[in-house]
Amino acid sequence: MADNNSTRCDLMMFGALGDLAQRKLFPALYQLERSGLLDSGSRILAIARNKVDTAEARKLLQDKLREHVKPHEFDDALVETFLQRVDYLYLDFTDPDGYGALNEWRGTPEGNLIVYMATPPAMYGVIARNLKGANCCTDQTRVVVEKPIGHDLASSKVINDELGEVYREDQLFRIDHYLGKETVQNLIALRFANNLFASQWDQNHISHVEITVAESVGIEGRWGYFDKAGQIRDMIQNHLLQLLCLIAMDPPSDLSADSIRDEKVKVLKALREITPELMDSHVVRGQYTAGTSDGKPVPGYLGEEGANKGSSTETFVALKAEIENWRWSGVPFYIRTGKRLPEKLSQIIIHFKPAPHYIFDPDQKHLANNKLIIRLQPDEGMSLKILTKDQGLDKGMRLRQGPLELTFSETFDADRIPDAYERLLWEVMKGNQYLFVRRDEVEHAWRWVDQVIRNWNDSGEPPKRYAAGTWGPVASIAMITRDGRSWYEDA
Ligand SMILES: NC(=O)C1=CN([C@@H]2O[C@H](COP(=O)(O)OP(=O)(O)OC[C@H]3O[C@@H](n4cnc5c(N)ncnc54)[C@H](OP(=O)(O)O)[C@@H]3O)[C@@H](O)[C@H]2O)C=CC1
Ligand SMILES: O=C1O[C@H](COP(=O)(O)O)[C@@H](O)[C@H](O)[C@H]1O
Repeated sequence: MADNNSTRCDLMMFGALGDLAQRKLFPALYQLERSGLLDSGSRILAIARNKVDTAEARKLLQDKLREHVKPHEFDDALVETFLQRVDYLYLDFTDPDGYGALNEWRGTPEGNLIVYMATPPAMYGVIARNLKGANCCTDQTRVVVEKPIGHDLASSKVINDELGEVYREDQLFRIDHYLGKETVQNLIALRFANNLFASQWDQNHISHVEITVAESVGIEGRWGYFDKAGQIRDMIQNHLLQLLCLIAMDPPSDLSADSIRDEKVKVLKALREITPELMDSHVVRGQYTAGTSDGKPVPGYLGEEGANKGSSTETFVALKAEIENWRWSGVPFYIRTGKRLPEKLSQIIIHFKPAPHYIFDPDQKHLANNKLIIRLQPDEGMSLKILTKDQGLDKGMRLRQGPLELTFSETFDADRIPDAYERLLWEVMKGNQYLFVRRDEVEHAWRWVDQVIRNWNDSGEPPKRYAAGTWGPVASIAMITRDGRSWYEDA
């Protein structure tokens, strides 16, 4: 009999031998084992269509764990214990007759049932229907689905409807792995546990916000997926808009999933539409050409393995988003994300307005804005740039900008920051939905992103080129410079 408060579970992993499962999900489950968080009765059924038996599947998983877990965290005995929890089932997900085997594996249910669909989104509805047909789920079953939910608003509605025919919303755990990152969750603590910031968090005190999610990697052999998606669907529709929501939302009344999601949805609904007339001033779209990465030459996007030479898919997007409400009126959110940028770096910069009356050296006026730099990855932490008097008898009242620095690994002596998937799997086991995305969030995000894509398609304009290893097209710098600002560079 399932006890909703217990974390004991039977986890059915569909797509268990695919890239995501091997690279992220099994390593995360192993880390939960290492942390002692996996209930001793929890079991895992790895489901895929590779013709292997359980012993062979365990061997494959062991090899992949060795590849993806840091050597000092890989403990042979513990891996062995972990793999004893895993059974393997060969199944073509489209074959309804195969699903009876899932009930046989479960036997008399003892823990909560978690179904993880690490599969192409087209499979979500198929699996849900087949599980229902085989009476394999109850109304307590928790179902985890990966992003992207669809390709646009219309297709996401189809997927959500298909899932909704079988499961209630409170059974669905839609993953956006950025919400599982410790530093992203920390945005909630930063904003709502520190009155210092809470009282300064609006258009009276903030001039603009920057969000950068830069990757140094290219598309990593994922042409088939990426070329149909592009950076706007792959990153902006989900991760970047979630970050924007967490920065911009009003205080939720409590930490419950729906209180937080309600506030995020209000932000998404308040995003100003980017009409065709606004495209030139508000959106830059780029595609990398050959260049360097980590000092080595790398091909351009059109030179990647499997490339269609005529592709106009974007690998970089910079946007100026505006939120039409009282809190944020007149405060642009400049967001940018791209592949093959100079480094892997995710950070949010809150630029505060200068003091209302400036009395110092006019030549130093450009320094007089406090900035809060929130480093999401790597080197997780934050830094508040404040102004002080320069030291020394000869300096008069010259100003100097310096950081109040909080580097999590040093201050809190954290020996390791858990991967996002560890946190997310653990929350599913506990039945907490607050780090998962509700249907209306997904759909409002698509609605906003779809209009930009429509405008691109209507204009027929190709993406602007940028060399791999640079910060994107020059036009993305011009976009922010026109407003008298610049992308933050730590000096
Ligand atoms: N990989 C990543 O880094 C990320 C992935 N995602 C999402 O996660 C999901 C999984 O992605 P990923 O792991 O990369 O994809 P893969 O194609 O590597 O894995 C999907 C798995 O599902 C199996 N599968 C597909 N159709 C069937 C079927 N009819 N019957 C049985 N097995 C089937 C595939 O088997 P076969 O190999 O035989 O086709 C494969 O093992 C996708 O929704 C993706 O968008 C999200 C974020 C990042
Ligand atoms: O979802 C995705 O995210 C990764 C970036 O994630 P991160 O945790 O490494 O920042 C991105 O590379 C991938 O294209 C996208 O599908």
